[in-house]
Amino acid sequence: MSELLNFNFPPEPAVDRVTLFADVILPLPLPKLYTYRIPFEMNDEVLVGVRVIVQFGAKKVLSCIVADIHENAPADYQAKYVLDVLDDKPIVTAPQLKLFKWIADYYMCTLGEVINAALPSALKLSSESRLQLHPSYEPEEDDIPLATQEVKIIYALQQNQALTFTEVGNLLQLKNYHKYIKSLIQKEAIIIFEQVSDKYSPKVVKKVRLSEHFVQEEAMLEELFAQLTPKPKQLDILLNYLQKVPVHQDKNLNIRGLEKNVLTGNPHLSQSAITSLIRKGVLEQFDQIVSRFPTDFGAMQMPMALSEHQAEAREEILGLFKQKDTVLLHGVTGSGKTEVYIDLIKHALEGGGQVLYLLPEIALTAQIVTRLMKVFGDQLGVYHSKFSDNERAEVWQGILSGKFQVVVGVRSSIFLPFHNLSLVIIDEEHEPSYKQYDPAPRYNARETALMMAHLQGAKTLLGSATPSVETYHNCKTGRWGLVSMTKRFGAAQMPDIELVNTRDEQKRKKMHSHFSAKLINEIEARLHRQEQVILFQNRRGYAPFIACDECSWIPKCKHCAVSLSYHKYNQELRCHYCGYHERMPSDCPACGATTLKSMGFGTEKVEDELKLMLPNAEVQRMDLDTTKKKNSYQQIIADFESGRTNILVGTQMVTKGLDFENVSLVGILNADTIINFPDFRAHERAYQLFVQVSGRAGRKGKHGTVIIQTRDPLQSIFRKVRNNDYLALYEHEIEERMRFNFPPFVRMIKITVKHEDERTAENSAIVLAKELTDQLSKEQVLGPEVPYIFKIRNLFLQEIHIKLPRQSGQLSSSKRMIADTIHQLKLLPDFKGLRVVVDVDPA
Ligand SMILES: Nc1ncnc2c1ncn2[C@@H]1O[C@H](COP(=O)(O)OP(=O)(O)OP(=O)(O)O)[C@@H](O)[C@H]1O
Ligand SMILES: [Zn+2]
Repeated sequence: MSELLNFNFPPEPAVDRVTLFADVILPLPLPKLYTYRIPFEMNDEVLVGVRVIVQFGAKKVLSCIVADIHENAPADYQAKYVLDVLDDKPIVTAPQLKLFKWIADYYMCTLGEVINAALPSALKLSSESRLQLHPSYEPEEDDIPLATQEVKIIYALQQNQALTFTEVGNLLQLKNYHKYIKSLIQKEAIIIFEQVSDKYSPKVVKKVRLSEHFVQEEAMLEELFAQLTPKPKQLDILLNYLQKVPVHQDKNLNIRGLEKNVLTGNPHLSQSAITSLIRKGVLEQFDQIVSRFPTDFGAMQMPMALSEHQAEAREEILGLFKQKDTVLLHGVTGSGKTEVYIDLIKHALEGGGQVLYLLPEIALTAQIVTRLMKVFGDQLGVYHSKFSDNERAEVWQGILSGKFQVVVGVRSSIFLPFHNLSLVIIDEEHEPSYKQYDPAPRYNARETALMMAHLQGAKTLLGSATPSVETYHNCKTGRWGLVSMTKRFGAAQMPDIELVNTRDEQKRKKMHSHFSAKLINEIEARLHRQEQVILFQNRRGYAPFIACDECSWIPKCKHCAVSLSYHKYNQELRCHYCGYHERMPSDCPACGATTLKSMGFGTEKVEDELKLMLPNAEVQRMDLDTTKKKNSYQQIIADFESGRTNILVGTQMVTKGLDFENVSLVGILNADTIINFPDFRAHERAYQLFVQVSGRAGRKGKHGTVIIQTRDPLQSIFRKVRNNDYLALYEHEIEERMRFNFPPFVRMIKITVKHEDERTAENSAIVLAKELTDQLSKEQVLGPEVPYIFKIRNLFLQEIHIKLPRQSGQLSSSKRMIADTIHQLKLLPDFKGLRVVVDVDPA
């Protein structure tokens, strides 16, 4: 037959066969793209944006993204073949590739680093060597004795079938585990194999349904009943199925069937009878791929009707969008910006475009998602780091397939495969958490989202009660539109803000530990009225450090130049920079005294003391330590919303955009550490933080009070906060920035030089600064300087700050020059082992 076909249809003439090459992005920090040859038979399958498998180096097999296809063979090496194609359709879209290139250029990193951050790991392929038991290995009759570590590996392999090298390392908790692997191979107990696997697996449920002929013909079903009558257990199952899936009412219901575990999980039904029915072909088993996300949203709701102010703001925004691509909605806390966003999202969806709604913090998504689900149902995708990899891959695929038209997410959502965006919303646009510090790409999601919108012709709405100076400046100069809402929604008023001088209170012995008498009285009054309280302290843990009362010994991190923080609940001293931890000693290791005292205070101590002072109050804490688990944010927020908790204590997590109706008091326990931060943005940040946390009080009806504890109430910032006078802040700041040449008048780049050896770090930084100064100017290169924390993870640090003019041509040539200079520096033999981190627009 096939010969006949060949005879009738001769192969196409070879002239039509073009040799194509693919440039691919490997998920590695490599400076350039690699070119692979596409085998002819894959010419139609390899598309820009699909994943292909290639060999890289002698042993590695990797999956990578095709960035370009062309006919030019590489000049300096022989291209290897693409081994396989993984996707029928691109999983990275064309506008996404453009954006990724922009990120790599602008933030001075490689495309590989961008792809690595962008793709959920479930979409990245791994080729890792794996171990499995040797097929002929018989553990019972072994005569070669195994070391304890080897027994552990064998045991785990019996449980898991296969392990990667990394898994073995974790299992043994050892770095030099390779020798055990080698020994087991020699003993022929295990073998090694290479496996490329697609890690994303859809969620599948086992289902059963009635075989179709029983449904289509009633007579058949009746006969079945007759047949099963002598077998009551099987009959029971049939009846149970028909009760859950009433096919006599609607035959189509049978197609969806019933989850098998509804039957197998029922203790009154016989398991063996289920199996018999399946074996006899009465029931038929099948698998169904289901979504990992909820499909039941409760009753769908219409968006709330906008107030007059909100409707006005919306009209202004839409009007401005006709002339400008970007608009800032500057609305005071509680003015109802969220409802305006929802209205605009609806509008954008009706026009057929996609929408991205960015939020700075997972805690905030918990509240807003509930609200949006009710309006947008299963069109809404949610994306953040507390999701499992498979869930993230599912959102990614859902956007590609068109299932999700709106996505709410944090920073990393800017990597998602949108191709038809019409609106981007950046809520709380001033938030520093939009900036990624580590690892590369060190991007700012606000700037990146603006670029993404630009590339796809979408409009961007930024929102904040306390806009960043940069954003407001763009509005003032007319580049962006500005819309203001100056009143809270409904009858709610702005809260009263009172200052308590803790220095005076201390002298007058009016402080109970970290609480002024005023703050305690106010808390008690709220509890009495069944109202709620939020307390803010900008440090987690119990105390930032401990000290011996006798000899002044202070425990420090072994790897970093910081003191260890005390965490009381697990009696641990912990480094907040590298994670190093040790047990809290009972006496001073230096002098043996038993007088170790905790100094300063964090959220844990606030919680502890509240519980002692107010034993009847329910106190909960929200900080990094209490929100490690996947649903802990939701739980804490739900408990507070429902009134189960009376007082919520937290770090900056409690300050952002949260909306509770019953909170009438907010306390800021120690304002001073926030104001005295050594940074040109310190004043701006402090204002934002105070106004935002204050903004959680009195949002619905009840009058709100804010108490700020400080040792220096006369500082000018408090006047601005009390008067909610953003303009005063902006004008003061913009003048300073202009005078001292800071953003938005220049672009900053921070270069951190790191080395194990303190002198090498210092010397290399001096050389680098000199080289850069020669190419730029003295005014543009600041430093090197030893940062306040001069050693982290055993590396000594030096910092250089660079100020560049904003014109984009100059900016990119300067960046190239900086990258080159660093590259040259690292090649010098004196500076072996040097690491240099470049952070563009540091936060
Ligand atoms: N049109 C409306 N109808 C009914 N309730 C509304 C309406 N608009 C806003 N609200 C309510 O007013 C409160 C404040 O609104 P929202 O949380 O949107 O404020 P916001 O401007 O985002 O404040 P923040 O800057 O502090 O986050 C919410 O509880 C919200 O449900
Ligand atoms: Zn450390």
